[in-house]
Amino acid sequence: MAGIRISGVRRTYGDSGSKVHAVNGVDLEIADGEFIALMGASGSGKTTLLNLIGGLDRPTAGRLEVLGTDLTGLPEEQLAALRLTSVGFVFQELNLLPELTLRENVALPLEGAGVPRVEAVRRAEEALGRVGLAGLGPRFPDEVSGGQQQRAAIARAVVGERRLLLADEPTGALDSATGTQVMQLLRELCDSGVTVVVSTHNPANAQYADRVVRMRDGRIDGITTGASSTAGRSR
Ligand SMILES: Nc1ncnc2c1ncn2[C@@H]1O[C@H](COP(=O)(O)OP(=O)(O)OP(=O)(O)O)[C@@H](O)[C@H]1O
Repeated sequence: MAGIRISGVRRTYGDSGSKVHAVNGVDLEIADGEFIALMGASGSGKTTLLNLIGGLDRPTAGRLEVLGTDLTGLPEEQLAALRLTSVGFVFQELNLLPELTLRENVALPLEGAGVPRVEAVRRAEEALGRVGLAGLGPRFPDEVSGGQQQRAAIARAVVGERRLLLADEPTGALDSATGTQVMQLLRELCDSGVTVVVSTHNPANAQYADRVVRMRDGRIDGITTGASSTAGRSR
């Protein structure tokens, strides 16, 4: 069942003089198709945990299994291939490439994975449609709103067959109404089978999650069932 298994994972920065235990012994299983909200004060380890799950960083200790692959000791090229084909990232900053159109931005990971350009652009258009941006593919990022840019970034994160979406404060740069729309979109993608892990400071965002994982000082401080769990809402 577990799409993600995190066992005794630690990530320590610095040397013996000044060690920071950013993630300090985390155990968590996340099922395929689940929506997890990671909450906690600034510095509690949310970003570090997301980066570890996505293979952008490696644990100092512990074991991490993502989509059936044990990341522990996985060679860098295989980790890069997993990131390219299976994991999508969305960040707070709207980090589309400004010199590319929305559809070129969304097509990038596919082209990186060797999909021919015409096919990559076709699938990018499809992904843009999926996030409510049909017809905006030829526009450049500065020709659309911040919320639309974030939607395009989400399209880029899920384009192709990627089933895991990791989002670090995806609504942090958006006004609250636009942020709500982005959270609703993430919920819809989750309902269509994508596993979603979102870090957020905003308690209102917790309502979209199946489970809310609260972090404190690099550890899990508590897990609660979110308002969107099957127990809490009708699908
Ligand atoms: N590259 C690094 N080198 C040293 N310390 C780091 C590094 N990255 C993170 N840390 C430290 O690890 C701890 C956890 O940071 P992390 O960014 O994961 O927290 P966070 O919960 O995501 O915070 P925020 O909500 O502010 O983004 C913090 O004390 C931070 O200063």
